[in-house]
Amino acid sequence: MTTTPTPMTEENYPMIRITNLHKSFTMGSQELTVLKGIDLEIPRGQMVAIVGASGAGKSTMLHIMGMLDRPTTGTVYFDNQDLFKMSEAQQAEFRNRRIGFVFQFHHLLPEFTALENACMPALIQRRPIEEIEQEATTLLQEVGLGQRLHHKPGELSGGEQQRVAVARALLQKPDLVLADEPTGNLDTHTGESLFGLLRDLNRTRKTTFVIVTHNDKLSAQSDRIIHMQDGMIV
Ligand SMILES: Nc1ncnc2c1ncn2[C@@H]1O[C@H](COP(=O)(O)OP(=O)(O)OP(=O)(O)O)[C@@H](O)[C@H]1O
Repeated sequence: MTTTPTPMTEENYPMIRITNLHKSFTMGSQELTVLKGIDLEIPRGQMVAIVGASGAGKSTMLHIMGMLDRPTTGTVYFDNQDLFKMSEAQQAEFRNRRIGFVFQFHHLLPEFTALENACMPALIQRRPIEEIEQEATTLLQEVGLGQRLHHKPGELSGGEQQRVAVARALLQKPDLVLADEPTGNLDTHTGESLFGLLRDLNRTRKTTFVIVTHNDKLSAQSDRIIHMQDGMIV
């Protein structure tokens, strides 16, 4: 008897589906293979931690998921769309609308306030600025910065700056937030508090989070831990 495979519908396909992903960098005459055949599925709403030794390929994989870099071979599907079959313009549009980024170094613009920084990615949309500012204010309040809206990054603590970066990443209501060592530059207590914030946002907004971290205590609080070693998932 033959069985018919279940067709992929909007309800049952994973949000992210990575198949046989390889990434190599060419350094002079040498080729360095950093990702060596990654297969991974991430369902919508999951909070995933990626852990592994330095150089294992964690950031490279995160960058490819966010289309900040291209795979050498293999495919990445996001809601059944093959990301690397899109044109650059389509990728930019998709990235801006559906993916938020939080990095170890928050990359806030020093001459702009917390509110202005949080609004920044939304400003390219043709929407009234007042509407964007209202949403950013609500988000900054949600991340505990209601009293810091008009402070510039230099007038905020490291943890507060990172919260602004989280608000900025969430403003477009992305389906997926990619975070690369978001607590790496923070002291233990501030790092735990930021991770708690990400966990709350994941639960309340159902946003999917993929977080690269070296912190075992924090990764243990995720729904799932992916261990990478030498370019592979182990
Ligand atoms: N643009 C590049 N050109 C050449 N080699 C690169 C490039 N980017 C990364 N690499 C190499 O790929 C390997 C994996 O790097 P990656 O940043 O993905 O590791 P990681 O697991 O995130 O490490 P860490 O925990 O230290 O951030 C490293 O050996 C790195 O030197």
